[in-house]
Amino acid sequence: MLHSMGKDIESFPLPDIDKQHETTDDIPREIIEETSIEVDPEDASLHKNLNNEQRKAYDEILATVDRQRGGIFFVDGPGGTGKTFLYRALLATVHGQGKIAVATATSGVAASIMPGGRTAHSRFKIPLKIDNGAICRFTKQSGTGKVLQAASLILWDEASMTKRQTVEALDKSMRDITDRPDLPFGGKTIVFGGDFRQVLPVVQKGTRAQIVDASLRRSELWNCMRQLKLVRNMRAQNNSWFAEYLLRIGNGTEETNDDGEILLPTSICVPNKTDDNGLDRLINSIYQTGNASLKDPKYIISRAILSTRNDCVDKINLKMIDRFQGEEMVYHSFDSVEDDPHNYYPPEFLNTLTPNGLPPHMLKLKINCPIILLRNIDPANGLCNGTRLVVRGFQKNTIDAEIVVGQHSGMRVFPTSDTIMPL
Ligand SMILES: Nc1ncnc2c1ncn2[C@@H]1O[C@H](COP(=O)(O)OP(=O)(O)OP(=O)(O)O)[C@@H](O)[C@H]1O
Repeated sequence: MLHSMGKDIESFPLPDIDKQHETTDDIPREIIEETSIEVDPEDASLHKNLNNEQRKAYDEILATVDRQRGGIFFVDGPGGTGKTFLYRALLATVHGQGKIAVATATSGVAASIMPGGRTAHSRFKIPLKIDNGAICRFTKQSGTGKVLQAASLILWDEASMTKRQTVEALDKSMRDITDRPDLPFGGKTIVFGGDFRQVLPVVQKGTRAQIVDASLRRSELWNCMRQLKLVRNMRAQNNSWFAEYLLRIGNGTEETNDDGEILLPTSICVPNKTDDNGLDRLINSIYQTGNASLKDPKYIISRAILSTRNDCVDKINLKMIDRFQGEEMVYHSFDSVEDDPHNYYPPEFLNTLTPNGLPPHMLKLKINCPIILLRNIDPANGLCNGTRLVVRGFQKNTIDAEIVVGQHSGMRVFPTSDTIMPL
């Protein structure tokens, strides 16, 4: 159980374990998990539908996997050009050959749509506080070390969103565990992917120069990466105007005002009139109000309202919950501060905070409403930070929920109320 959460009993202050009866030929749990990933029949046939650019990248990467001499690639393509489609085709082929293909992404949401996908931080045991010269927290003998040594392919999606030091840490650790200190990533075939037009690494209160410096493109490893470019937008095939508009924004060529702001065309905006119903109009334009639609998990997770602020997210969630039928269940958090003898931070104040990675103090839920997991509880069984679920029932401190995305879709799980958030 500890292993499934990326931890080890030896890291806890307990008496030494007597290992004399342990067999040495035990196959590490990580290798068993990776080799038991089932290939989805739909994924197995994706390679037949690749477009020309995807096909070129697919063939080149697979040839490197077959030669076993290693290669480092960066799949570079604007949103919608089919990067994930390509990864899924690659993973299905490599898994289908009985080889190990380790799938990771910087965010949990992107990881959860790849079979066996885990966040890169969790899979590579990357330290949370990272600096130049850092290394990953796995050893040659650990399960993680063994699975990475055995991997024929390693994938890291959204690498454009991570700090270069995290990729450099993986590079150093891979050179170490493979005993090939002169070869980048120890001579493994490793595929990074992403789009530098989308979200860049987060540097708290960082200047533009600091953010650029944290990006993978500023790493010495960047020059070792073979660029595979995807340009054809497969998502907006029927709306070439939107695809081109997005690209112009990403490339910084769309017209801006003096403050660098872009004026959105009215055709893609929901008008914000002077009344208070702007948010309702936005919700109405995205979600049909009929109960049948809200009961359908596929419908619910195929659309989303995004906001840059946690307090706005909480406001929108409260309005959305109202639209679901049935009884409401409310879970409350118990907030307190350690080492606060003078009670400078009373619970009433703590309850108003909306920190990242924690649900609101008052968590309102209804049956059928979508939720997202905020912790890596059991990544091997689909319970990752970013896993999307729908509520099926309530218990006192846990929520009966069904996974609705990825290879564990349909599985019933029981996360506690402090580990989830309405979606
Ligand atoms: N060769 C293809 N044939 C048919 N559909 C495709 C193909 N490639 C991609 N698609 C579809 O296009 C859409 C966008 O693809 P995908 O999500 O893989 O893009 P992406 O580059 O990963 O986007 P983002 O950067 O936004 O995550 C998906 O619905 C996918 O199924």
